[in-house]
Order: sequence, then C-alpha cells, then structure tokens
Amino acid sequence: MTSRATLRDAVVADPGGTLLALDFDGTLAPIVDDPAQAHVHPAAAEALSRLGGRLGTVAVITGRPVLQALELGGFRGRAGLEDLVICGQYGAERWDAATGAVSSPTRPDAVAALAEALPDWLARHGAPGARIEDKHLAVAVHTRGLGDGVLESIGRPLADLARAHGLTVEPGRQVVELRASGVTKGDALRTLVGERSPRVVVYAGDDLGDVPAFDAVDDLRRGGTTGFTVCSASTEQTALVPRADLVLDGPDAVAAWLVELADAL
Ligand SMILES: O=P(O)(O)OC[C@H]1O[C@H](O[C@H]2O[C@H](CO)[C@@H](O)[C@H](O)[C@H]2O)[C@H](O)[C@@H](O)[C@@H]1O
Repeated sequence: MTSRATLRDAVVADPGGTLLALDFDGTLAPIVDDPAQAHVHPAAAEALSRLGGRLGTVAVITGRPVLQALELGGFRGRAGLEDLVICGQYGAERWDAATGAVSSPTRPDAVAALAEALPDWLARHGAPGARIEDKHLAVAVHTRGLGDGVLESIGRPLADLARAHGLTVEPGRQVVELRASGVTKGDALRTLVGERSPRVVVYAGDDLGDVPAFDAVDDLRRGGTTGFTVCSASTEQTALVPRADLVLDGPDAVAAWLVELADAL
C-alpha cells in the first residue's frame, strides 16, 4: 500500500500535471438515507476550492445525474473550481465549469417504460417501500432503511427485469440501478486523461461503480503514468480496500486528506 506521504509528495512535485478525480456519494458526500439530501462534506468543499486553483484538473465522476451532482455539490460558481469537470451517470453525462456546457443523451424508451412499471413491480415483489430514483438515463431502486435482506430478495428478479427491458444492472450501496448505458467511470477517467494528458492521476471512490476507474488507474500505471487509488472505506462495501493505495475511513477522512493535500500545496 502506498503511503499517504508518497501520494502527497507526487502531487506536490507536479501539481499542474495532476488530475484528481473523486466519486460523489460515500466519498465527497457522507451517505444519508434520502439521496436528495446528500451534500459534500464542508471541509472537502473548501479543500476542493483550494485544490482547484492549483491542480491541473479536478473532476467529479459520479453515478448521479450531472445536474444533480452540480446542485447537491454546490459546485457552480465556486471559487477555485472554474475548470471543474463533472462526469455524471458513470460518464454518460458531462458538465464543464469552464463553458457551462451540459451534455446528456436522450432518455431511452426502455428507461421510461421501466420507470412506469417499477412501482407495481416493487409492490408485487414485497418491497413497496423501496425508494425509486428516476435519473433520466437510469432508474435506481434504493433499499436503505428497509432492513436486512430486502436488497438480496429483489436483486435477482430486478436483474431479470433489467434484462427484459434491455438494461444493465449497476449494483451499489443499498441500491440497484437499472441503466441503459454501458459506459463506466473507467471510460470517463480515460477520456479525461486523453484530453488533459496528466502525469499524475489520483482517483478516490467507495463503491462497486468505482471499480472500473480503479482498473483505469492500473492501466495508466502500466503505461507509465503515476497513479494512485484511494478508497473511502465503509463497512457496507469493502471491495476496493485491497485494491487501494490509500484507505481512508469514509468521507470525514477523505475531507481531512483533501485539506492536507491543499495545505501541502
Ligand atoms: O457514484 P456515486 O457518486 O457514488 O453515486 C452512486 C449512487 O449514489 C447515490 O446513492 C448512494 O448515496 C445515497 C445518499 O447518501 C444513499 O442513500 C444510497 O444508499 C447510496 O447508494 C445516488 O442516489 C445514486 O443515484 C448514485 O448512482
């Protein structure tokens, strides 16, 4: 495991050549019951402003719709984040602070059909209390707070339902997303790297949707780029722990680490 100091020193040695990409929920934003109430940890927001003014690229790569991440994150117009990039819906959407441009594909008919069918389907499958989050390109079914076993019991039939609609399943923390696009956070990260040609790439995430971004960092390393993976750890999801260069204890610790990086710069 790479030490915190090694990562910090690599960034401090080449801030302009560094691309720092972060996941939103569970990494920048503490996990809360209601997805609409999530917010970026205040210390992380402050540190990102400082880092944005120093690093070559700061990006948020999230499963959230890009406009939602923008609003919940309070990123628009924030000092230091004039060049921020947000890749939403695992990279299917994008917002660039520099231009204000938003790109988002048309809503697939399959997602619209699924969104209509889901409330009845959940009631019939014993999960009427599951929270449905319609994300335009995907529909997420949240089971946080419903008790143990609900996610497990609806997981397989939900996957069948996704397949029946020609959609892909994206599992996450107390959530299953049924989405149209097969684009991953790894694709989003590779696109940013292709555009910005960083010499140092740092990616931080907490959940299964971040695995492809970790894979991308591994590939970049094999190609000679200096790369670091950071896990925002939780008891809920441990898959990234063995793969991370730096393991931090959730969003509080991520915020403290970002402050430390900003201070070091
Ligand atoms: O890629 P991310 O930024 O991590 O987004 C992944 C999904 O996160 C959200 O759900 C998660 O956070 C919620 C708020 O804390 C929590 O209630 C839920 O249990 C978590 O799974 C979000 O609602 C999804 O749309 C994102 O795709």
